[in-house]
This record gives sequence, C-alpha cells and structure tokens, in this order.
Amino acid sequence: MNNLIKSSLFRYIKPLTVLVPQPTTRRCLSIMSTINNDNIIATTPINKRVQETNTVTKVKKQKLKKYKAKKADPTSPSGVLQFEIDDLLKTHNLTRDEVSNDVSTILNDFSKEDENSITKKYHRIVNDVEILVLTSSGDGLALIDHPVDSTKKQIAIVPFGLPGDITNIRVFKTHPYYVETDLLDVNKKSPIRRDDLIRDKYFGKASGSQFEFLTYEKQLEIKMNTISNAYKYFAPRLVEECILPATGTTIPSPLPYYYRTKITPHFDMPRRAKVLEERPPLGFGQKGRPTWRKETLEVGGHASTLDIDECALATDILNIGLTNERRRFDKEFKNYKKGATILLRENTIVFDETKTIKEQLGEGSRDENGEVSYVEVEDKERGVKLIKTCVTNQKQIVSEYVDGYTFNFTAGEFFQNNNSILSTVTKYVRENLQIPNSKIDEPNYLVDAYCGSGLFSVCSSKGVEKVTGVEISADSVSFAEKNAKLNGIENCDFIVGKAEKLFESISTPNDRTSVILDPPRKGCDEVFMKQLAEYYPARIVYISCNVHSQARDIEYFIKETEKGSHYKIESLRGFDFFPQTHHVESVCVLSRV
Ligand SMILES: C[S@@+](CC[C@H](N)C(=O)[O-])C[C@H]1O[C@@H](n2cnc3c(N)ncnc32)[C@H](O)[C@@H]1O
Repeated sequence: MNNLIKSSLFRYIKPLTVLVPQPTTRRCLSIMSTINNDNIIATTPINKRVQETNTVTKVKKQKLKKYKAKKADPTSPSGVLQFEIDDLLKTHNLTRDEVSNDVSTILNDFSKEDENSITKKYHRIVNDVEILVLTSSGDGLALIDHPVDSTKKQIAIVPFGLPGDITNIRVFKTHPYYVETDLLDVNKKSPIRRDDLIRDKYFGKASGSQFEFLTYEKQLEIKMNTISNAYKYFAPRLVEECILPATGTTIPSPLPYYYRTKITPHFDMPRRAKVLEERPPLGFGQKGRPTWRKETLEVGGHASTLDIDECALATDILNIGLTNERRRFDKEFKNYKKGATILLRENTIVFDETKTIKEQLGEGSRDENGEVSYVEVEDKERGVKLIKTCVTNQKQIVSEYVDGYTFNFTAGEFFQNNNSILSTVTKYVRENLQIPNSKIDEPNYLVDAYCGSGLFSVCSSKGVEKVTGVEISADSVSFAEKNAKLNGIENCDFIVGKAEKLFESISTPNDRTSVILDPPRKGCDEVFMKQLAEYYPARIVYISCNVHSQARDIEYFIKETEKGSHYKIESLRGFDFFPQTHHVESVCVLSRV
C-alpha cells in the first residue's frame, strides 16, 4: 500500500469514535485482522468491537500502535551498539537522520502481505553488500541503500559477516537506526574469513560460537580491540588525557575448544500445546535464518531452538552428559508440561586411591546401562588423578579443581566456566596484587569484593596476613568459608552483604591492602566506587566479564571520586575465557601514585 492510501486510511481509524459507512468499515476490519507484525515492540491494542446498526457501523477507540524504544543499559550489547553506530556514521560522514527508519509506519502497516506494502519494501533481499566493521557482539555492520528514501542509507547488522565480505542479505526486522538481517550468501570472502577452520557442525546457525571461522590469533586481536573501544566509548576522558595504557595482548585460553564446564540446552513447548506429542528440538537458540552455509542448511532443524547433539565448546564429560540426557529426553519428553532448561555442569573429583572409582562418583548423568558416566584426567604438574562427572541437578554440590585447590559450590550457582584458564588468571591476579617495596616484617592484606565461593580469596591467600571477602549471596559465602577450610586456609574471613558493607568493618591498613573487584556484568555501583576511593587501598585489580561497565567504573573512580586521581592505570588486558565467541574477560590494574 502506498503512503498516500495508508495515511488516508489512518484518518478513518484514528479518532476515538467514528461513524463509518459499512463497506469502508468492512475493509478496515479485514485489514486489521491481518496484523501480525514482527516489529511490535510496544503496542496499543486496537479495540475491534463493532456495533452494527442497520445502516452504519460504529468503530470504537481505534488507536495506532506506537513505537516505544526499550530502555537499555548503555553498557549492555544494545547500548554499546549505539556507540558503534555513531562510530560508523562518523567514518562515513553521515548523521543519524540520514540512516533513520520509519518504524511507526511499518508497525501500522495493515497490508504487509501486499507486494507493494511498506513492510515488503523494508524487509527485502539486498545483494552485493560489503561488510565494513565488526561489532563487539561479533556481528558485521554494513551500509545499504534506504528502501523508501534515495537520499538516505540504512545500517545493517549482519551476523556471520566479516569486514571485507561481499554478501547477499535479507532484511527481516527494522529498528529506528538499524535493521537486522540474515546472511544468505558470501559472494566474495573477506581476507580474514577462514571457513576451513570451522569444526562445529552447527556453526553459522546456532548462537554462541561466532568466531570459529577466524584464526585464534585473529580472535585474540579482535578481543584486544573490543577492550580499547570499550574505553574509548565509556572512559573517553581517560583516553583523551592519555592516562590509559595501551591495551595488552589478550592471554589465550589453553583449550580453544571443549573448554566449557557448564552448558544449559533447553526445549520449548509448542504454543498452546498442553502435552508434547512429538519430541521437540533440544539444544540452543538459532541465530536468525542464515543460509550462507549451504552444507548445513538442514543440520539441527529449522525451529527457533536447534536440535543439538554435540557442543564443540563443552568439555568431553559434558558432551557425554548431553548424549545421556538426550537419550533420557527421547523417552521422557511426554512427561513435561512446559519447556525447560537442562543443566549440565562438570564435577571434578580428586581421586582417592583408597577407594574404587565407583565409590567416589556420587550422583551424575547416567549412560544407557544406568551407570554414572565419567572421564579420567591427570594433573601432570601435581601428579594427581582427577575424575570428571556431569551433574544435572541444580541443587547438587559440585567441585572444581584449580591449582591444587578444591572448590565446592552448588551446581546452579556461579563459578567461572573455563577451568583451563583459571590457573593462568589467578596467578596473574595474585602477582598484580603484590604491593611493591613490601618489607618482610610488614604484613599485607587482601580484600576480595564480589568473592563468590572464594576462588580469588583462596588462590591469593598465601603470603598475606588476612583476606576479607564480601559477597551478596549467603549461600556462596557459606561455600567460601567451607572452601577455605577444605584447603587448609585459616586467614580468610567472609562477609554476607552488598560489596560496600565491607567498609563498615574494614580494619586493615589501607597502605598495605590490595583489593580484587569481580562484579557481575552490570559492574560496580557509584556508592561502592566512592567508598573504595575513600578507603584508598594500595592496589586494585578489577576483573570483569563486561569490559564496557568496567571502563565506565574505572573512569568514574579516577575522575569523579576525591582520591581517584591519585591512582594510575598500570595495565589493561583481556583473558580469553570464551574462545570461539566474542566475549572477553578484562583485567585492569590500578596502583596508587
Ligand atoms: C562474576 S561473579 C564473581 C565471583 C568470584 N569472584 C569468582 O570468580 O568465582 C560476581 C559475584 O558477585 C556477587 N554479587 C552481585 N552483586 C553483588 C553486590 N552488590 N555485592 C556483593 N556481591 C555481589 C554475585 O553473587 C557473584 O557471586
């Protein structure tokens, strides 16, 4: 429908109450009944109640759908995308107006099935599109012609597109300043594209491992750039004033594949179904409807959840567990009344030579004979035999083994997911917590804020007088206390509460105290940062799985707190906790000057 007809139609249905001659009303009703728009983010329901009289039909409360932007935390992926869009616009000398889309018109397009509808104009195939840059979420960004205004462009997000690729894409969703697309074909390959490296049979369809078609060196370089960009966006004053050191090279994961110690495949219940007649796909979400990997078009099916029987990122025992749990699901799926997520968490047992393996296994995922599955591994450095099982019960207590220390925690609770890199990262943290020029007779202290079940507290406890951990989850604190004891460590105290609770009772001398921060994705809050600056510790090591909130916090600490300006950023670098994905763990070290 062209704009003219549509706007005249809206004039009919906009008023709260209108009297419309019957033939026109019938047309309005049939048009309204076709509304099924993917782009509805917020809608005002259309009241379709019609009161018929002999000659006229009364249509009540006809309202247009309004587009309402979702509020996003600026440091969330959709918030960061806004900075990335502005960067791209700047490079191409464009303004936001010049890439804007009329989302409301699409939202109120009642004839979207018509060949000439506005929806069809927007949601189309575009050929020979060059991918220009990569976002921090690992997607390609491109500029394409605007479908309805030849003076404008559109910004397209292209998952699995790499800078330099020339691609065919399908636009399927429109936002005010960008469109979402599926990658259909790669006509010319980017020089960095290495499809020959792909191992995962679901790659290019499943969300998750997006970087398998890059060399590992390239992945590490991209993650280093992600950290630099995060500070450019969220700590611009530190960048402008040149008080930020160059981002260090990303520390690789010893295992680039088969490293994840926790996965959570899920299945959905078909809409309105009360019982499952057919076994639904069990696996991970599909990333759009891409078709560029022709050889894998049928792999995993076509539902929004792909049916996945192997995960190239998960450890061996989790893949065995996945096979077991899929077999169980084949038999039991009819018992489920709604969709569910299945937990597969690795459990590590230090082998006790006085007992048989079977005596030590505990509960875990079972094979077709009903036996708990396990694999044996060796810690060659310490000459210790380890047994790995796969736990599926959220409440079961599981163990991790890091650097000779054992950590117990509840299977459903947080613990770092890549065991292979933990020895490297805990060593790095320990070394960077050291207060320079420490004298032998002067004791040093440690504070572990957001301590979880005590990973950094325990691994950094040697050589310091006392460690104080603080953590909001009482359950995690109780495990942290037990973990210290289990490993024969007596100098750790743990407090339950928000991180800032620490400052109510802290008694260690600030000049001799180092602080570890390891907050959740949203980062620290200003109250905590202010009190931290007030306490004025000798060194701070800030670890984060969201470098964007880390950059925001570091700038706030240095620029907005009274004593923050007395600190210098000693180093900033990534650790690759999540190979083959876009995620990076960032570690920033601050010292007092
Ligand atoms: C990324 S995890 C780090 C845990 C631990 N450092 C580790 O490596 O296992 C963040 C932890 O912060 C805790 N947390 C979240 N908000 C908090 C707050 N306001 N104060 C203290 N702890 C908090 C969570 O419960 C979680 O255990």
